[in-house]
This record gives sequence, structure tokens and C-alpha cells, in this order.
Amino acid sequence: MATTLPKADWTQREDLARLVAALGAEHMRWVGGAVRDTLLGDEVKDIDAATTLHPDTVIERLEAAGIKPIPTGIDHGTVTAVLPGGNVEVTTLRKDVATDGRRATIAFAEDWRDDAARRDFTINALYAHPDTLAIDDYFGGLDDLQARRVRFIGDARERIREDHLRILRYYRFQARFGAELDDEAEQACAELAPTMKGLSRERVAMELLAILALPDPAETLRRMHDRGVLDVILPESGDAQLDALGALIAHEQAENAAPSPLRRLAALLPADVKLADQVAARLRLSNSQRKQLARLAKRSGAPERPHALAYREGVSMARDLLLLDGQTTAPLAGWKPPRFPLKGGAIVARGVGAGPEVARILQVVETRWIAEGFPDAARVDQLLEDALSD
Ligand SMILES: Nc1ccn([C@@H]2O[C@H](COP(=O)(O)OP(=O)(O)OP(=O)(O)O)[C@@H](O)[C@H]2O)c(=O)n1
Repeated sequence: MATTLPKADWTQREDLARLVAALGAEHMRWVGGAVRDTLLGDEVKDIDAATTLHPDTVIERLEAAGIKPIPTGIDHGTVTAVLPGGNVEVTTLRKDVATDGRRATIAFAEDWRDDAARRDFTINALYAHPDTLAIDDYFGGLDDLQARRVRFIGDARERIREDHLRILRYYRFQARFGAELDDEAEQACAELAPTMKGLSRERVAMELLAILALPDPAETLRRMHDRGVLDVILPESGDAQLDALGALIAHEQAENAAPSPLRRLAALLPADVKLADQVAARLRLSNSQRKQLARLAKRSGAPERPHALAYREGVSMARDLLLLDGQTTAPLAGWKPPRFPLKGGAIVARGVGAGPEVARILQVVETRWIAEGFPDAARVDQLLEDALSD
């Protein structure tokens, strides 16, 4: 694996050059996901920087350079630099002093190795110099990345006790690119899984959905289930649901459908609306996600005509329902629900008094129109004729 960060779109960003100039290249390094994912050749989402400068100094220097600072997690030494190409989190080097697994008490530090030592995995503790792009690797992260090994820094149990969410982060990275399993880590995660009960539900939900959003997390989730880890955060899912998830993902791949974490969460739950609603509330999902999950739980398993389904539910929901049912989604490609061409006014014009009778006739005609596969306006006139003479 390269010992220098390959050039990537983000390493050439002019606004990042301004950030580096403001803080001073010698006082900072790029770190975390951006370095890891650039080395993997993957798309980079968020950019994190580590710095030896005190947060107050970071704020002063950013302001002096005309870059807006937001003290996002100032207790933890994080200042967000607002930049046109995307914000960057600048975090002062730290070492953990004490932690209860949910919140860490930290001290600012001078030493890059101390900062590396408090991080979760070797592959996440790679530091790139902003000027030369040379990488500092204190714990063999480059080798691990090359071998696609997700390895805790030092003792897995200790790392997990510092932050119990690291159990789910381990599985997420494992599902993303882990090539070999680390017995020690697997055992530590299984053993400490009950500690996740104390985590904030939002954090747990975010990680679970992030695992579900990966291209193929079925095997990892199966392992989490077999080892009792999934049971702690999603006790509603049993063997049958794990099988359903495997089938869904295989079907998604056959259909070329993009992964959807919510659709996959629905597969991991029994088709029970009340239960789905409880899970959504427990995981603090948004109202719209909660509604979607409840609708997905209401799936009947009875095959329905794709266009009729999409007309009633919207194309995206219909696609999810068809995929969960193992049906083809091909008829929905490029299909837009047509507009029902009949208006109440046309019925009133035919002598029906305005009121519930108009609504009833509209509904009768619309139902027939859907059943016939959305024929044109001439046929709708005929359907209206029939309905009026019924
Ligand atoms: N529980 C955690 C969370 C984060 N980190 C450290 O903080 C960095 C940034 O964390 P975050 O942005 O949450 O994740 P990334 O590793 O950047 O990966 P992704 O964006 O894919 O989640 C990580 O690389 C890791 O070094 C950690 O040690 N323990």
C-alpha cells in the first residue's frame, strides 16, 4: 500500500489549501475516513483534520483567514471550518483520560501517537501531511488496509469499553470491505454486545441503517444474529427475517436495484404494522421513515399489478413492496403514474347534484380505469357513461 496519499479530487481543493494555510501545514494532518477511503480508491464523504493547535487558536486563525468557525463539539476540541467545497471538522489532538463507554473525558495532547492510540481501528488512525501527502502510520494501518483487515488498535475489549458504538462500527467496516475475520474482535463484540443497551438510540439507529445501506451486508448481519449482537438492538428479527433479508438482497442485485436501508429494515422485521411502528419509535426514526416502515410492514404477500400498485402508493414505495415480495420491478422503469382525466365538474355537468354521489361515481370510474390499465380519455367517457347508467 502506498505510503503517500494518492491525489484525489478533494486533495486539490482550493478552499482546503486556504484552510491549510490558515492553520499552518506543520500543525495539522488529514485523518480518519478521508485518508482511509482515498487509499481504498473509494468516494470520500467527510473530511476530518487533526491539529496540535488549541481550539481557541484554531478559531482565531480561521477567523483571521476569513473562514467561518463553528465550535461544533468544543468540549471535545472540535471546530467546524465552513468552506464552500464542504465543511471540515478540525479536532485538537486528544487523549482519553476516562470514559464510561458513552462519553469520554478527554485532555488535549501534543503527541500524534497519543491521538492515534485513542482511535478505534488501525485503518482509521492514518494521518496524511497536507503538504507532502506523506502518511504517518503508528499501528500498521496501511498493511491492514491492504489486507482488508478491520483491526482494533490494541485491546479490542478496552477499545469497545471506551465507546460501545464501536461494536457496530466494527461490523460496518467488516461488511464494507473486511476480507478476513478477527476472532478476538468477533468475540469481544459478542461479549460486550449487551453494553449497547446504554447507547443513545439515535446513534444505534444511524449505525444500523449505515450497515443496511451497504451493497451486501447479509452475511455480516447473519453473523451478528448468530452471535447475539443483533438481538440487543433488534430483538424483533429472528432466523426467518435473516433469511428474508438474504433473499431480498439477492433479488435487489438481480433487479439492479439500489440498496435502501429502510426496505432492508422492513425485511428484518416480521410483517406486522404495530411492531414496525414500535421499532420505528424506538429507533427514533423520522416521521416519514416511520410511515414508510409501517406501510412496508403492511405488505400482503399477494402479488399485485405493478402499475396499479405504483398509482396508489407512488413508484418508490411500489418498487420497495415488489422487491420485498420477490417480484420484478421492470414494469416501473421510466413509468410515471398518469393523471386521472375525469373531474367532478364533468359529472355535475351530466346532471348529478354536487355532493357525495359525485365522489362515489368518481371513485367507481377511477377503480375501473385502474383495473383496465389506465386507458385514454375516450374510454374514461365510456366508463362514466356505464357508471351513470348503473
Ligand atoms: N467511535 C468512534 C468514532 C470515530 N473514531 C475516530 O474518528 C474518526 C472519524 O470518525 P467518523 O467521521 O465517525 O467516521 P469515519 O471513520 O470518518 O468513517 P465514515 O465517515 O465512513 O463513518 C474515525 O476514523 C476514527 O479515527 C473513533 O475512534 N471511535
